[in-house]
Parts: sequence; structure tokens; C-alpha cells
Amino acid sequence: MPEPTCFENTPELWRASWPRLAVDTHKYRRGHVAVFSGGLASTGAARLAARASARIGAGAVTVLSPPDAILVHAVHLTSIMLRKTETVADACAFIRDRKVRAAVLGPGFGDDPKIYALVPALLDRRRSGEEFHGLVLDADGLTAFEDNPDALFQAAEKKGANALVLTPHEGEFHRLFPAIAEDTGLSKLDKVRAAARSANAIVVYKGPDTVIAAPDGRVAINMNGTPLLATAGSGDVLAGMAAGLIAQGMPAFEGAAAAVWLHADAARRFGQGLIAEDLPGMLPEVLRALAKE
Ligand SMILES: NC(=O)C1=CN([C@@H]2O[C@H](COP(=O)(O)OP(=O)(O)OC[C@H]3O[C@@H](n4cnc5c(N)ncnc54)[C@H](O)[C@@H]3O)[C@@H](O)[C@H]2O)[C@@H](O)CC1
Ligand SMILES: Nc1ncnc2c1ncn2[C@@H]1O[C@H](COP(=O)(O)OP(=O)(O)O)[C@@H](O)[C@H]1O
Repeated sequence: MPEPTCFENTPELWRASWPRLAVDTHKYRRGHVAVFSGGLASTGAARLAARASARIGAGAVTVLSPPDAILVHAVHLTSIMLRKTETVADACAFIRDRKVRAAVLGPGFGDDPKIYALVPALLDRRRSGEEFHGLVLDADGLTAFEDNPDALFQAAEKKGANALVLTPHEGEFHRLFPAIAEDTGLSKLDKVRAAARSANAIVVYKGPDTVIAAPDGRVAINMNGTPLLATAGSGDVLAGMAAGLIAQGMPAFEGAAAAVWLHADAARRFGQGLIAEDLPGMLPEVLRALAKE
């Protein structure tokens, strides 16, 4: 009998790789996440992602900010750290020196052309350092590669490359994978699986029926989604959660799948009136319930 490759996304799928807290851990051992911020007028998305990474259990989270946005972040951030970062070399040096394990790039990032050098650098273990496990690319980070998706896919294909997680909504999926998106003979499941293979990445195709796929053919269909999540910024929170779990040592497929399920559970528990800011604050209750199961 061949091994099954198509699963319902429930905690049983990823519980075995769920992070455990060692008694002798410290904040960097628990996992350090870096979140790239956009400029002065679009800083909120990075903070949403950063807060989600911290609440899901990353021991340290740093927002990497362009100089013009430092003050805005400084008045909003408390336990989350802040670092001025101007160049790709600055970012790589910080990630290597401060043992960052996962990064979020894209939420509120805008159209800064630096991204075309930044993404290959973050996927290259020699530039990111050995501790780095993976990059979660979302929102503007996906749209940036609309005209040349192969540049992204080839960077992820290189031997020994760090894990790449792509989290497109329907519009972003269409921008990155137009031929797959327009193939009317394919189900959503077939589309995500084909996309993950061609991108050499974990693909989280978001929506009412989020599907998570790995390049090796594994697919998980999420069934606990809720339309309460259709609120601005909830995708930024999801990206931060996935990075937070990858930083704590979960493999990228399991980390992404766990983030999707927990994100929806948080929304369901909060109920009506939910806005994206509410999601990270629900995670302690979500994690307590998960531990009791
Ligand atoms: N508080 C904040 O600072 C927030 C910042 N955000 C950032 O704002 C930037 C723009 O985000 P947008 O999502 O608006 O950018 P998009 O460039 O994805 O714009 C949305 C466009 O995609 C189309 N589309 C197709 N399918 C869609 C789907 N399933 N969901 C949403 N749109 C779909 C829409 O019709 C619309 O024209 C990103 O950098 C994002 O991270 C947003 O996440 C919202 C919250
Ligand atoms: N109708 C829906 N049912 C379930 N989940 C939804 C629905 N609409 C959106 N979502 C979820 O909400 C999140 C929205 O993410 P995204 O579109 O990137 O928003 P943003 O860019 O504003 O953060 C995704 O996790 C998506 O799966």
C-alpha cells in the first residue's frame, strides 16, 4: 500500500512535531523570528505578524525596519525588538549574528526592489547562517514576483536552500501561478499540489478551504475555517504564526498546517466582532485547549 499523501488538517497531522519547552531553554533557543517592515505609512502589518510569532511561542521576535519607520514602531513595540535595517547585507548579518530561525517578508512591505536580492539571500544558507530554517513569503512579497516567478522558484530549488513557505490568497495565487490557476481541469487540491512542486515551496493557498501542499506531494485540507477571518490583516497574523512555529523547530509543512488550524481556532473562539489585532491575544486560550486534547 502506498503511503497516504492527502490529509485533513487536524492536530493529529502535526502534533508529533509540536515544539516542547526544555527546562534549560532560553529565549533564542526557543526560536528567534525576524519580521521585515515596510516604510513609514505601512508598518501595521509587520507588527501584526510579529505579535503573532511571539504569542505562538517564539522566544524572541525582532521587527527589521527601514530608517523612516523606526519611530512609528518604537512607539508601538514593547517586548518585540526593533532593528534598523537598510540593506540586504544588514539583514543577513543580523539574521546570522542573532541566530534568527525564521523570517516573515511581505506584509506591508510595498514595492521596494530590494526584495529581489533579499529573497535569494534569505534562501541561501551561506548568507542566512546555519540556524535559519525558513522564510514565510506573503502579500507584497508574493506580488513582487508576478512578472518573474521563476526567479523565486529557482532560488528555492538550489541545493541546500532554506525552506520557503508561500501564503497566497486567490489573487496572489493567480499572480504567481497563472497557468495553474487558469487550468479549469484542476481542483483546488490539484492546483496547490502542482504549485508546490513548481515553486519548490510549501504553498498555503488561503480561502474558505485553505489547502497546504509540500513539493513532495503531501497535501492537507483545512476544515475549521470561518468567514470571521475575512478581515484585513488576518493573513499577516497567519504568516507570523507560521514563522513562529518554524522558528521553534517545526518542519515547514507541519508548521504551516498547524498555523492554519490554530489561526481558525482563534477566530472561532473569539467570534463576532473579530479584527486581526484580536487573533494573537486568543492564542494562549487556543494553546491551552490544544494541550488538554
Ligand atoms: N494593517 C495593515 O497594515 C494591513 C496591511 N495589509 C497589507 O496591505 C498590502 C496590500 O494587501 P492586499 O491584500 O489589499 O493586496 P492585494 O494586492 O492582494 O490586493 C487585493 C487585490 O487582490 C484581489 N483579490 C483576489 N482574490 C482575493 C482574495 N481572496 N483576497 C483578497 N484580495 C483578493 C482583490 O480583488 C484586490 O484587487 C499588503 O502588503 C498587505 O500585507 C493588509 O494585510 C491589510 C492590513
Ligand atoms: N470566507 C472565508 N472563510 C474562511 N477563511 C477565510 C475567508 N476569507 C478569508 N479567510 C482567511 O483569512 C485570511 C486572509 O488573509 P489575506 O487575504 O492575506 O488577508 P490580509 O492581506 O488582509 O491579511 C486567510 O487566512 C484566509 O484563509
